[in-house]
Amino acid sequence: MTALPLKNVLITGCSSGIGLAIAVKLAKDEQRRFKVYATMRNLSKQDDLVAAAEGCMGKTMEIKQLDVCCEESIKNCVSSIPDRKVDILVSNAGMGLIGPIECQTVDQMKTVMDTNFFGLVRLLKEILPDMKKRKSGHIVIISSVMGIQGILFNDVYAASKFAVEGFCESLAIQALKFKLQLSLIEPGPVVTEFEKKVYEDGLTMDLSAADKETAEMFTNVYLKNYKSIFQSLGQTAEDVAEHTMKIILAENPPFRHQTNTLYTPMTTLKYADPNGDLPIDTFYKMVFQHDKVFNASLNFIKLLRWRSKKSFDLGKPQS
Ligand SMILES: NC(=O)C1=CN([C@@H]2O[C@H](COP(=O)(O)OP(=O)(O)OC[C@H]3O[C@@H](n4cnc5c(N)ncnc54)[C@H](OP(=O)(O)O)[C@@H]3O)[C@@H](O)[C@H]2O)C=CC1
Ligand SMILES: CC1=C(/C=C/C(C)=C/C=C/C(C)=C/C=O)C(C)(C)CCC1
Repeated sequence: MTALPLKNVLITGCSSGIGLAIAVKLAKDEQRRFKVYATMRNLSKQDDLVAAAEGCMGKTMEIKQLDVCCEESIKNCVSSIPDRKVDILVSNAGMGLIGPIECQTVDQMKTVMDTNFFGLVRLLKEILPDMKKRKSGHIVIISSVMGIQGILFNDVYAASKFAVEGFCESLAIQALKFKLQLSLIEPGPVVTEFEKKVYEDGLTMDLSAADKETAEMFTNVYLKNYKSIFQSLGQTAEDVAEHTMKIILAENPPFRHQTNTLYTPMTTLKYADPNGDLPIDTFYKMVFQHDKVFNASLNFIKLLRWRSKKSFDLGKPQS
């Protein structure tokens, strides 16, 4: 029996979190269907990936430098891959930004757009022409539930993910003509470095440019609930990697895929009201009017997840 050719997968932002988990999951595929080019902007951050991918280095995985904000770095990376053949691109690199816009600089906002949106555009300008020539390829983008729906104090981050989604919706029509596939993966909260960085930046943010009511809302409503939301609704990076692998292996991959069933009641509100008021009113009520019910629900979910994890752990053989 002849082995199927390996699919070359290029993944961005593999120094931590979701990118690292996807790289490891694909490189450790028992059927060895993938050759993973795991990229990161700063190669000195590769230790966690190397440790997690034990046994795969130089076989099903290679680590390469790639900064999505630098065209030259993208060109060098793609040119170093045999025949520049990227069968699957996983555009994952990204960053968050929270807080009142009065307290953020336009330069900070531009960095978010440059990374989350133009980073994808730069990658595709380099990789899409080759895929079109070959009439094959799958572009997988780690978007977010915030590519569907804005969330309090995430104005610019949500805008960057909306930009990603609008761009991909347009491109997907052209891609069909070239037999290319595009899939947006839309996770809800995921417990990674992203969550920690964003929370710490929020805690140390200079709020003096905001009025008292806004500053209090950010600190006492948003930041106060932030950890609890991640503990109750949060997924692991490995969960998201598992969903991503299924989408990569699907015969007819969907254009959009949400990874978190606990979060879908929220995103469904968007499609339930063409006027767009329903999700905004619901979020408003959850935060400002029914916060006790909202917190009780989060605690209930936390308890259920803790209990199911506990019974799962008890079922495992002790090591
Ligand atoms: N965590 C969450 O709740 C959610 C995250 N997402 C999305 O998932 C993706 C991955 O985030 P996540 O794993 O959570 O967060 P992490 O912070 O753990 O990972 C982000 C990765 O992106 C890299 N990165 C940032 N800027 C650049 C750049 N200019 N060029 C190349 N790499 C870069 C980081 O590198 P470095 O280490 O050098 O900073 C890091 O490897 C992002 O697109 C994020 O928007 C979507 C939904 C929810
Ligand atoms: C659920 C919920 C909230 C917060 C949601 C959060 C914090 C989601 C984070 C998503 C992330 C981090 C996506 C990354 O791309 C609010 C607005 C407090 C109140 C209303 C209900």
